[in-house]
Amino acid sequence: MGAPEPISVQAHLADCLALVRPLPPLELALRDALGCVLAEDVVSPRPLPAFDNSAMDGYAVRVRDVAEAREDSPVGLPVVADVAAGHTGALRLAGGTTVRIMTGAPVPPGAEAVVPVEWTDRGVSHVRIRRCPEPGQHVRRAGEDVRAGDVVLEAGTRLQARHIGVLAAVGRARVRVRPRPRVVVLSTGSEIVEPGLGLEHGQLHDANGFLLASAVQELGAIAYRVAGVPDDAAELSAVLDDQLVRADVIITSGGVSEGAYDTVKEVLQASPAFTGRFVKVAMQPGMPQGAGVLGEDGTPILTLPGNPVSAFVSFEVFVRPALRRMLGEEGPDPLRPRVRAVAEEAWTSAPAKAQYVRAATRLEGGRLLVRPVGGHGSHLVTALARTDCLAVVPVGVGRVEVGDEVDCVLLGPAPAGVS
Ligand SMILES: Nc1nc2c(c(=O)[nH]1)N[C@H]1C(S)=C(S)[C@@H](COP(=O)(O)OP(=O)(O)OC[C@H]3O[C@@H](n4cnc5c(N)ncnc54)[C@H](O)[C@@H]3O)O[C@H]1N2
Ligand code: MOO
Repeated sequence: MGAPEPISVQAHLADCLALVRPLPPLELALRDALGCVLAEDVVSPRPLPAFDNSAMDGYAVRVRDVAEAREDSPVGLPVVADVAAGHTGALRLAGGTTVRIMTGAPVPPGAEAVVPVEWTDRGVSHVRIRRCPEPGQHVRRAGEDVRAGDVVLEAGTRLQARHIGVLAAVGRARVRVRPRPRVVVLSTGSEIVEPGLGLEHGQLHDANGFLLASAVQELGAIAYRVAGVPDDAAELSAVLDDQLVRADVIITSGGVSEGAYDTVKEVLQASPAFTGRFVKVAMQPGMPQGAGVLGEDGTPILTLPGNPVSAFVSFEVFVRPALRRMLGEEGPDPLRPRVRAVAEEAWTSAPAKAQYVRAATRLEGGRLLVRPVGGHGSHLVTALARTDCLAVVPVGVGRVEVGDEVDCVLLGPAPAGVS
């Protein structure tokens, strides 16, 4: 029997997505909800502003009382009260008088406008006013921002600082959101050593664990990184067992190809607690992949290849969409805009595979150009630092020529002028 045919990227992505579902919502205190996806439509219980208030430090007046005020012939009025922001007492403006009022203070009934202090002699018990305001001038009306019962934030919104500000403004202390998935990131391989420690010949530092845990965090999920687990079946089984208690999902890297010590594949395939499959995906890099569920609760586990570039691309293509689903985020990924760019160098691709090329874009004469960075090998990790997109060459294309348009997944915000 020959090796099974590679499956398509779309087929493996569908497998990964089928393993996960949005986490059940819970109520979180506002500050803890930053980065989470809202699971309710948020309605303002009251109008905002809640009361008519002054937009300026000045004097609240009836317009007719200052209608004759001019630069060269000011109108004088007695100042009968001071109203600061936070004033809660009842006060009514009597005709022929004024009250000194501060920005944000309630405008007393009877007042029609606010005269800014700059138009006056700044009097305390008596003020001379040199200009007449329009009716309503410098008064911020109750409800002009939002009315009671209006929806201010819709379910599905990923909460950023500005959304948290709006929630606080409408008086919410807690909010219903999808919790952040807890993601265990586990690096495997007897050669893997913690950064900061010295290396023997044949060893290397755990790039994947740090890369993947950081990618998880950047996405708004919680990462628990487990340092290099050696290629020992009993030890890996024990670690997986231990980690299940704190994982909504497990991501491993390494040990999934054809080697004698590809322990992740070996352990999971032999485990009665695992249901899933190991496949070759028609992509480069990132070909060997596995996905399934593990343990009593059916915890999703996605097993990524060990080469760091393969692990990174696998995260972008498979893990990222799965975590977004768990977070409750649907639709196109706002953090990964897709653009078309013009190849400024030619390169080759295996026509049987989708190729995800580390690449860099630049704008020239209003056109977005793209060129590969680093070499082909998926062990060439440092070029990731010079990469701002993944250029995607679809199955069936064997060569990208200079001037060809290529689909690019941007790894950061789109450059100005590009959409
Ligand atoms: N006979 C075959 N050999 C290989 C195949 C194949 O189909 N047949 N596939 C190749 C491809 S493609 C890939 S990708 C790799 C994937 O291998 P594994 O997932 O089993 O990964 P390892 O063998 O454990 O490691 C591969 C490579 O990556 C380094 N590595 C692993 N973990 C880390 C880490 N946490 N940080 C940094 N670097 C890491 C590891 O030292 C190896 O150099 O298999 C090919 N072989
Ligand atoms: O698929 Mo491997 O990921 O080519 O390096």
